[in-house]
Amino acid sequence: MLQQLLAGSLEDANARRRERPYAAVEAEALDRPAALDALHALAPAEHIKVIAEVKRASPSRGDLAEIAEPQALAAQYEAGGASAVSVLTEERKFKGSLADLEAVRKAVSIPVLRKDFIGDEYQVLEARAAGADLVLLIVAALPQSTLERLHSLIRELGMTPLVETHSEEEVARAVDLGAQLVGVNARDLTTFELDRDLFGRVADQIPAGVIRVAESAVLGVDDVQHYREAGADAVLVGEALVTNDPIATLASYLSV
Ligand SMILES: O=P(O)(O)OC[C@@H](O)[C@@H](O)c1c[nH]c2ccccc12
Repeated sequence: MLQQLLAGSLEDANARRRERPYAAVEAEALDRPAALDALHALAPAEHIKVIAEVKRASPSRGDLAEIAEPQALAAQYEAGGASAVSVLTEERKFKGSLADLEAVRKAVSIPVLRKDFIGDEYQVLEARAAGADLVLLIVAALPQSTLERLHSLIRELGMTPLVETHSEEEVARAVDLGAQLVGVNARDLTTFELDRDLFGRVADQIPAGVIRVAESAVLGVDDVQHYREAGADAVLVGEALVTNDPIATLASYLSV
């Protein structure tokens, strides 16, 4: 499934590339005001931080919410105290788009993450051209050499890579990249199974000074507490925010 999702995102990016060639998107990316400092925004603090996700649907959970105006939801996230906004831009299964990211970028002044299946340079340039400050890199999806290339490019463009892992071995690969922001996804993207305890099992392997993000499987404040006790600096939450009142839900999480 993961390779299929990656292939779909790459195919869609190639179609866009025929309309807007590499050089044009590169020029737009370089023309943007500097990316926001996501490492600063997500730095460890007394309370846990939240990366709040704009998420309409997913292959494992189906349709979650309509979200006609992603910019309005993102503004609520910011007002509710989120430290960053994640925007799904995958079109086929998650019903997102780069247009969503651009709309969100205009509406908030906290860092914005491009959440997609990223596998080539063109997608990274697109992210910056649309105003992203952070770009997701999924270790399980790519060979190490590709991860290295994309990780460097994201940084050269002034953005921050969020390096997503799902095992001890993948955490080791993230550390080898020199990742400063590491996510541990409780959801296995090949089987879609959730393992809320995975974060706690691998967190110790993430070196001190690296920001640790627990991704997925937050359905309530107890899950946030669970991740905090296991050492998470931040949680990445989608479903629970798009299916409940975002401001009240965020308020309960941010007290952890
Ligand atoms: O909706 P949830 O369970 O709160 O999960 C959010 C986020 O972690 C999830 O959307 C996600 C994590 N990694 C991904 C990679 C691709 C697509 C989606 C994801």
